[in-house]
Amino acid sequence: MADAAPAPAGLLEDRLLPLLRAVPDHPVPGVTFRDITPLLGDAGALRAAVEGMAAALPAGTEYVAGVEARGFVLGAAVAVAAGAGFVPVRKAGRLPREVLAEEYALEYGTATVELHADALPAGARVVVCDDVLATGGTADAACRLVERAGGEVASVAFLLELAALPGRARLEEHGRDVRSLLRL
Ligand SMILES: O=P(O)(O)OC[C@H]1O[C@H](OP(=O)(O)OP(=O)(O)O)[C@H](O)[C@@H]1O
Ligand SMILES: Nc1ncnc2[nH]cnc12
Repeated sequence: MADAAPAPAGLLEDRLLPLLRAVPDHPVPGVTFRDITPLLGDAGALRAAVEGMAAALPAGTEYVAGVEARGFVLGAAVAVAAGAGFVPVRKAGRLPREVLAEEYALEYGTATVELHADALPAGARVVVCDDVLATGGTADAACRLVERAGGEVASVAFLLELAALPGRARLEEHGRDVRSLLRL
């Protein structure tokens, strides 16, 4: 963890939001893709984002479950900053041992995520982590995986919430505690 206190939310937004680039019609027409790579490439912004997300984790978080692929980058860094372990939630067919699988719908298409069946000890306090909350389908599926593996979903953490889309409502309907560092 950093030795300095986290920056106030308004300052964080001023610093980080300009580093999220809007890409029209990617990957399909009608979708405005929010590209986080400029933020990842800026050392100070990356650190501020990771520390901000880590500071928002519920007390007693034992594991961060990051969703492939961009949830790996942030999730692993947040886990280190918070003193938690990291558990990968991967796209179908990538994990080498026995898996649990959940299918979900995306803003653009469908996909399946998987988790090693023995990834978590019973009752582990887990935060599901991803870069962007859009429709909520991915995070919803990741939460189901964590629970099927015996974990408890303490919260769901995002770098960026797309407020015009129903992701937060969907997750909250399922009883999830949603924590996003930035909103657009
Ligand atoms: O809230 P949702 O509508 O489910 O969308 C959010 C998900 O979409 C993006 O991942 P994507 O599937 O594009 O994969 P990537 O991280 O491998 O690029 C993003 O990183 C989230 O995982
Ligand atoms: N509009 C978007 N921008 C970036 N990542 C996304 N994942 C789902 N929708 C997205």
